[in-house]
Amino acid sequence: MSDEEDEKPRHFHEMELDDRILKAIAKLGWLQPTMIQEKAIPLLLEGKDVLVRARTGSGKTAAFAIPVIQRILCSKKLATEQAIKALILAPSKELCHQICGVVKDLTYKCSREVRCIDIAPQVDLSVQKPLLVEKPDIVVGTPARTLQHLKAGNLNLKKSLEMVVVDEADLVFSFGYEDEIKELMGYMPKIYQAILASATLSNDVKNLKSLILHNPVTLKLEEPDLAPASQLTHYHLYAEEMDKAAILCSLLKLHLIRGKTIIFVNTVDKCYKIKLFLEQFAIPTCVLNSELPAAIRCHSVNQFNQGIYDIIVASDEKSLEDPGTKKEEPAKKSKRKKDKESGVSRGIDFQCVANVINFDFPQDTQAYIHRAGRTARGNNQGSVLSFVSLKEKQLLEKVEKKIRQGENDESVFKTYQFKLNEIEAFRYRAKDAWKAVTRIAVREARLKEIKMEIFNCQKLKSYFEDNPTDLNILRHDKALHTVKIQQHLADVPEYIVPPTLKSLTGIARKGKRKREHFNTSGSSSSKFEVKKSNPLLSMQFEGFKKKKKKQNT
Ligand SMILES: Nc1ncnc2c1ncn2[C@@H]1O[C@H](COP(=O)(O)OP(=O)(O)OP(=O)(O)O)[C@@H](O)[C@H]1O
Repeated sequence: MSDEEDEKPRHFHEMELDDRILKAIAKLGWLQPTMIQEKAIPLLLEGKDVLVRARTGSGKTAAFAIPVIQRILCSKKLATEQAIKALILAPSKELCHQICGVVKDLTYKCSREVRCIDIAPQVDLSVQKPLLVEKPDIVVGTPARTLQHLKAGNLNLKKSLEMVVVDEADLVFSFGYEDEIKELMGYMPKIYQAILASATLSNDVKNLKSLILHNPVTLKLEEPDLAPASQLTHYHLYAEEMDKAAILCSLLKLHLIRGKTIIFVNTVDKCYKIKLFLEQFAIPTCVLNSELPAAIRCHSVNQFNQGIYDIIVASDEKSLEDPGTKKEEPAKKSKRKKDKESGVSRGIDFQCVANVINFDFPQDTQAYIHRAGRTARGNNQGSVLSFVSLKEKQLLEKVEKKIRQGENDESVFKTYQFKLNEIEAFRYRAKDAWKAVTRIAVREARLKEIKMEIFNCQKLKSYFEDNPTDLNILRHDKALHTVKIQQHLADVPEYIVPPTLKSLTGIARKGKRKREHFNTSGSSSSKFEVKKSNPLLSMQFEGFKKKKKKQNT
């Protein structure tokens, strides 16, 4: 084979995959494997133990799911009785739910032959027991939950299990699962194929590797942690708390930010502070944090992925996310009940996210990478805008050093040009609205939301039972109303729009909707130049068109 041929990306149909898998891949619209899939799938089909290390959003889930499904389909030809063949472990409930979803997508043409269940939801063990008795081909769960079923005798892996996958392996120990994993090993058969998937090769991953893998191949792609600059743009803007709020609200009200957006903050309280702040400007958002019931978190992410919401405010509190934080020594003692098996920024596949906004700058470089990794996934474009206070300057430099790609010394972070003095009226309004969100209002909102979502959760359960195909009845972006809504804040009168943006936002044109002005087609060249010079206006957003379509239908 010539070098040129060697470099050509392989296609899925050249991997000797079952036709039913190929049809499912075609339905997903995946034209060719991602780099990690191209390398990992053939090795895994050969039956090797593999440690898969590739950047976040690079398609690791399908890299292990495709060979698992292929192997099950092959063994079905010979097998005489139904058995559990694969166990997929992941550190959070959301991830388990997501992995199960990917397996279901990939087996839509052979859903009778390959059955997969997710045992992560915290229902009574006896509820899941009948599902396990049927011996699904693939079981997905967190280590703790899987161990509970093994101990209860609901699950027996010794005889039939052929494959074990640990996804987000770098998180497994930091989520406090070290003991469970060690104990789980006692329930495994002597011989099985093992796969570890991880975005980093931390010491925890190395320890897991020696525990679980036998003579493994380490597949470590020499690539940066995040998508390249051609796909993912990083902006930063120096601002202090009050100005951050004013800028955020003007960006959203002036439609300078379009498409699906995740606003990241560092605490659960801040999630609600931002929600209540934006609520006053009639900007609906839904929140995502470790206090909400797991079913609701999964449902919110699903609905966001379907384009039902535009904005999620998510907190990735350090106590849960920091790989350095052990179970015994949480970063901050909190009386509030948090779900250990929750992960907001890690591994969750928020689809078609156009923007990540770091309202609070992440607390370390890993958190930045995981947040930024929620956009520009697969082959999509994305942007990250980080608000940075002066005291966070050093942290920004650290992140910059870590993610600087390649040889050139060019800064990764572009400065987002924003003239604060042009949004003086927004600042004035934002100041009032921010002050209105008192600690009491936040506390009430937090309680109200949790109560509402627990109620939703019960509704959701019976609803799912009756309508398994339709998930869209519950919205999670309703106003909480613990702050008095001032109607005038919802409107954007022409006089508060910066003169340079009037023609672009269309707010000057009475009675006309503004968004049409962002349509790239048919705009004059001068408009195009202005737009191009404004970094946020030059972003590409895919989610917006979809949403508009949905609203029109
Ligand atoms: N071959 C492909 N072509 C196009 N898109 C793909 C392909 N494979 C996966 N994707 C899409 O890429 C996105 C990211 O995939 P996935 O969640 O598996 O990444 P990951 O590497 O596991 O990321 P993380 O480390 O954050 O969990 C998903 O939306 C998935 O649908």
